[in-house]
Amino acid sequence: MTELFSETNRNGLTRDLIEAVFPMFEEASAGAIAVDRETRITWINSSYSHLLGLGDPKSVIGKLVRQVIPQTRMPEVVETGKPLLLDIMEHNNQQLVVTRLPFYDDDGHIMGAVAFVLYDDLQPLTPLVAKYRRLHQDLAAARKALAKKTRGTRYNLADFVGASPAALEVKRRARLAAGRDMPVLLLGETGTGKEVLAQAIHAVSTRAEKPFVGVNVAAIPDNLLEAEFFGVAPGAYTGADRRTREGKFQLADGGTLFLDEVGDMPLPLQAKLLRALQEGEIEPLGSNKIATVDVRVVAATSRNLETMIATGEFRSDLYYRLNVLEIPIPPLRDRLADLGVLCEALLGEICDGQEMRGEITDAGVAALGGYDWPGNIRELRNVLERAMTMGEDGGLLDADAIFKVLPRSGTRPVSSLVSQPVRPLAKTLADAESQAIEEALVVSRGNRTRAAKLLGISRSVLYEKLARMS
Ligand SMILES: Nc1ncnc2c1ncn2[C@@H]1O[C@H](COP(=O)(O)OP(=O)(O)OP(=O)(O)O)[C@@H](O)[C@H]1O
Repeated sequence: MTELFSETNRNGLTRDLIEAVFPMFEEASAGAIAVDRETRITWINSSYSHLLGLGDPKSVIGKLVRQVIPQTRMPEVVETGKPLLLDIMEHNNQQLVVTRLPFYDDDGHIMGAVAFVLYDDLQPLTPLVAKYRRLHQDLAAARKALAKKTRGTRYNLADFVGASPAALEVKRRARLAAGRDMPVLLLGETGTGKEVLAQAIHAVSTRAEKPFVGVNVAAIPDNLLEAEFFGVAPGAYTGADRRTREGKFQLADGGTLFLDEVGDMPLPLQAKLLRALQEGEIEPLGSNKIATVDVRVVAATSRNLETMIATGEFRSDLYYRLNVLEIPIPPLRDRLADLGVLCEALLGEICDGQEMRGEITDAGVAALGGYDWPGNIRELRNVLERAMTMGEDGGLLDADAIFKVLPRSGTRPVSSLVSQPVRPLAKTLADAESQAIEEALVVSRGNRTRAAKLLGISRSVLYEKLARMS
């Protein structure tokens, strides 16, 4: 193996010291490596080559260190001449604590660098590493949010993942809504993506450059809703701010106002909202001046507004005003064919910025297909996140990993044909065909070519059948 210290740099106190200290370091550390001025490996001890999973240590001598350890910062040490006394380096999904030092010749010229792995077992440093990981994740999330914020909204239509006929219909309507400046009503259970879609509609509309303002009606106490919506005039009531406080309508002026859970709006406020929508005028609390606003409203609810109208809880005139274009978003249980692509997208999001690989096997996807998904895609995301946290197999989720985290209630037999009463043969056959197609799409993760192959039919026949199913 190449000598670390040559004859020419063996003299002097510094050399002596280095030579005295080096063997101790090498022995105490979990590995050591040296590079020359060109950052080529000149020496590596056997414990480090073992830790890195290299076969013969000699095989890497002369190679650029980055080719062997992509994450290394030794080139930085050689370039700057500054030591990196403590650093955490990721290599093959393990975190190594490393110290890197430059070394010089007698004339003070940099000769290269040496690095020691201090621990290969980070047990004593677990809290530190956990904190490091958390900060790493937070940073990645913040960067992503910032990138999306510069677009005005966090989501666009591509973020509404799904290729099933039902999902494509939702996207078709959303595109239609985006192209026309009319109120839109999104209907769907919790977690089906109503907010994703509202933002997407805004992002592809002519108002995209203007603000998107969201307000969750259910989350605000009734007595604060009016101020939240229409703003407050200066000194409107004792203790009120002396400055004008803008409401969501003013903040959204020129853009889109997303009214989430509009079914939870108290009746008196429904009347004021109707006026704002009809006249484009609002009256801030404590003000006698009318302000004009130009907003496009996208409302959403998980409640049945027609039933609420019948019971007097929701104004029918407001309903018709909001419901110019209605987009029903199907629950996840009704579009199981999208499970595969959804898993791929959600696992990508979950693992983003982390040194994790998130993948799911076909059996894992099929296991998800046996559950009822009352919390829809939000719940799916949580389940995948839990499975990733608890999983051990390098981030590959199989059926077992899914069953471990899937809530017990709500699982249903994959075949829904079993317990049905006898029906006309044609109907039973059509249902069996639909189910086989859905299952093939689940297994092929929405890949229609693969699904057609699995079903033993041509792609065009599959498209034909899918069109008939929608
Ligand atoms: N079609 C989709 N594709 C990808 N992710 C989705 C989709 N639908 C929802 N999600 C994800 O699921 C979560 C919940 O979505 P969102 O908040 O839009 O649902 P919601 O219907 O508005 O729920 P709630 O009614 O409870 O407010 C988010 O993390 C979102 O990114």
